[in-house]
Amino acid sequence: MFLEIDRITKTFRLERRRNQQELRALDDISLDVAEGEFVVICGPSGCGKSTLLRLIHGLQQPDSGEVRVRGVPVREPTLDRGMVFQHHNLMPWRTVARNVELGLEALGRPKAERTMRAGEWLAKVDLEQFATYYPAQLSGGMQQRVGLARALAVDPEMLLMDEPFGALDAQTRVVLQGELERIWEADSKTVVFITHDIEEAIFLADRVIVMSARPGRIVADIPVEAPRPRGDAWRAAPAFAELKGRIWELLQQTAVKEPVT
Ligand SMILES: Nc1ncnc2c1ncn2[C@@H]1O[C@H](COP(=O)(O)OP(=O)(O)OP(=O)(O)O)[C@@H](O)[C@H]1O
Repeated sequence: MFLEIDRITKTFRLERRRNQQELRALDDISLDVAEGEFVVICGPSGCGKSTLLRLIHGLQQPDSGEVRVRGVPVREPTLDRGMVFQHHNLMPWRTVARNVELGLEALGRPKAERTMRAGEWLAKVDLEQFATYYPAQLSGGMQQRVGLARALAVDPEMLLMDEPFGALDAQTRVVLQGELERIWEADSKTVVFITHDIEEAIFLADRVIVMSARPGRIVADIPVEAPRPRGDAWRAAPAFAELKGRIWELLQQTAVKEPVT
């Protein structure tokens, strides 16, 4: 199996004056992801989705269990697992092209190759004309596309996306979902994508993983078998609405009812 998440748990210890509080974020999570698969994780706020993604990336380690890529335990972040966040983290003082070159620089690639690869990726995300702009001169959607190009320019084998379109308006979101599907199809990366948006999950995923409220557990693993490219016809299909209802129901059942004070 390409990516194996094998019975991981993660507890955070919070020091509060003299007493120590423990907060279990993830509880016994196991998940296998095949090479080239597009897996979307959905779950209530605070259920540990970002924590899970950080464990896959290697930014944090689980308390027990293991994350493996091609059978090798993940111990630290590498550029082979590209991260795209809700807030793009572009460097404001670098041009768009030089932001895309960042990972290639870290890999020590020569300038000519960096320029060529950045140009190719900016073309793939439709931003070639903005290569010499600075991030602040772009819209939110364009900035996210630069973030995507930057992650993909190093040719990672996996893309880890933490609500990458969460801060965008609905229309831009839909456009970028279509673009991501197109890029993913052409490049066949393995993607683990986090979202709160059920429609986004059903549009993009080969499988939707539904998590329970904290401590996060996997409560459903739902295949989405619609043919690709999906487009508006899939969004309007009865099967889409049916899946949406099913996932909504699962999320309602797993959500914690906050105590009224
Ligand atoms: N470094 C940390 N130290 C302490 N607690 C943490 C830390 N990181 C996350 N947590 C806690 O772990 C739980 C899960 O957080 P996480 O960010 O993974 O959830 P999430 O599902 O991604 O949430 P959201 O959808 O709101 O972004 C939360 O209760 C959070 O407060």
